[in-house]
Amino acid sequence: MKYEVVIGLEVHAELSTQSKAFCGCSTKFGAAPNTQCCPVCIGMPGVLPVINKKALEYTIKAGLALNCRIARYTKMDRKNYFYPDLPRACQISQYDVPVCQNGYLDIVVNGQTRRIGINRIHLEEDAGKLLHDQYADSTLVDLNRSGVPLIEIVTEPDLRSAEEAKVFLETLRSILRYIDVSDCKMEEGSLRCDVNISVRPEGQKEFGVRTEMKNLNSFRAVYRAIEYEANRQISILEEGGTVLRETRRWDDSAGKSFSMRAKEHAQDYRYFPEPDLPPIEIDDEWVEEIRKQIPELPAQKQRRYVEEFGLPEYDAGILTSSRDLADYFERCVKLYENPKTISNWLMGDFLRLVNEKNIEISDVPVTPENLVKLFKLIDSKVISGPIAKTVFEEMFDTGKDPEAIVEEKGLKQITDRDELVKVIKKVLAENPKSVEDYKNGKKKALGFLVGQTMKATKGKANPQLVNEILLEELEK
Ligand SMILES: Nc1ncnc2c1ncn2[C@@H]1O[C@H](COP(=O)(O)OP(=O)(O)OP(=O)(O)O)[C@@H](O)[C@H]1O
Ligand SMILES: [Mg+2]
Ligand SMILES: [Mg+2]
Repeated sequence: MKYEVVIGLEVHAELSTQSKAFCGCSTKFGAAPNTQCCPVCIGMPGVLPVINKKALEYTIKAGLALNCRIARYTKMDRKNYFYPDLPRACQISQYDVPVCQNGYLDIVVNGQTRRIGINRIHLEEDAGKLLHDQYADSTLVDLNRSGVPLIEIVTEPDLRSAEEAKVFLETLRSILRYIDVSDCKMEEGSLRCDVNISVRPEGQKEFGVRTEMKNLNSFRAVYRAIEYEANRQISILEEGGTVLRETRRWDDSAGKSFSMRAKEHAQDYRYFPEPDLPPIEIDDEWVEEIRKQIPELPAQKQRRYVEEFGLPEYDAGILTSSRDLADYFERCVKLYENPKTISNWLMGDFLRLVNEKNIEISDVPVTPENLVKLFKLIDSKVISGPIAKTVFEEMFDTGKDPEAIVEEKGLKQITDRDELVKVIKKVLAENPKSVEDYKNGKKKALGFLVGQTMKATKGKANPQLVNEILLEELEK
């Protein structure tokens, strides 16, 4: 029998506000443990939280970017549970009236557009962090993260494969970064994902029983967890068994999921309206103001790049995957008439070095002005293509002007015929075997001789001219 996999995601994104959701403490990542907390965010009795307007604004912004309906009346609720990283024993969250509802996100998988429903987006606070590794016999708690604003984005069960889930997360991350509400750094925990998954025989209308895996923190883990869990459920059904509704833990190093707790023992969160915070009214004017701040989003931008610059869909997709990269491209395109050349460099050496050196695009020291200068040096044949790559590497390290690098290192292309003839004569004299091979019809020997000439000139010879002169000399 064939089975269909059904997936729904709950994505938690930490908002990039300066201060926490209900107090003025800093949200900066990486500070010494417990140095960014106050009585409010560590849940002392008698304190009064005050909502961070920016956090609410970012939640609305995310909702608008994901085509949601924005509530005009909303409130915060208490979600009660006990865990050592939550000193107040309750989390301020939202229950029945989330800020955003009924949205969608279009994703493109294998060339096909799929519309994934967004059930809701609500605002809540993060918990602290438990550190288990320092001592064998005790666990430490760091409350710097406690009270950092989070949005939870809940999808409809519309995803149908690990691949779709991965593309959904990539597309979502790109949008959240474009609108600047979260840095979405999975390695710092600012984007985390719960995966709900069920399977059903193909053609069946009713959903199967779902399991949930919480807090996956890489796209790779999400992908592998879905593949594993789908297969596990299918095997159970094939053997005539039933899938249990349960929360499972994904162990990425083992590549397996393990049962944590059955849903029958699930927590009763005893939600009730947060008595310390008044209900919130959101007026049209504010929503419209926020809507105006939303920039052109990646999918629109990609379409525009294809139409306006004649770029292939693939190039446009990569260039618009991050707003910084797209901005960089657009600054170059204003200075240089050939968009495809720019795109090739950005997708090639530029992104290669960004990845190798593991830096942000905003920290790349090469200015668009200097990159375009490099193109012009190639166009005017001052330097050859291979030399341009070396020059670019140095620009990437030092931020220097390419003209200065070419000057300093004497990298100008040799286009002087007499000079090249001299070099080539020497190369031919040193490689009599290849010359003979060529004359005996082994045309491949020419390539070797071109290579030797380039080597002798340290890559600076003009390749066309080298070919031309070599042929002349060999015909003599
Ligand atoms: N049959 C199903 N198969 C796969 N996913 C499902 C199925 N039914 C619902 N889901 C998904 O499960 C998720 C439910 O998330 P939601 O936050 O509403 O509740 P929860 O998981 O029960 O509670 P909690 O927030 O405490 O984890 C949604 O992403 C939804 O799309
Ligand atoms: Mg949830
Ligand atoms: Mg859940």
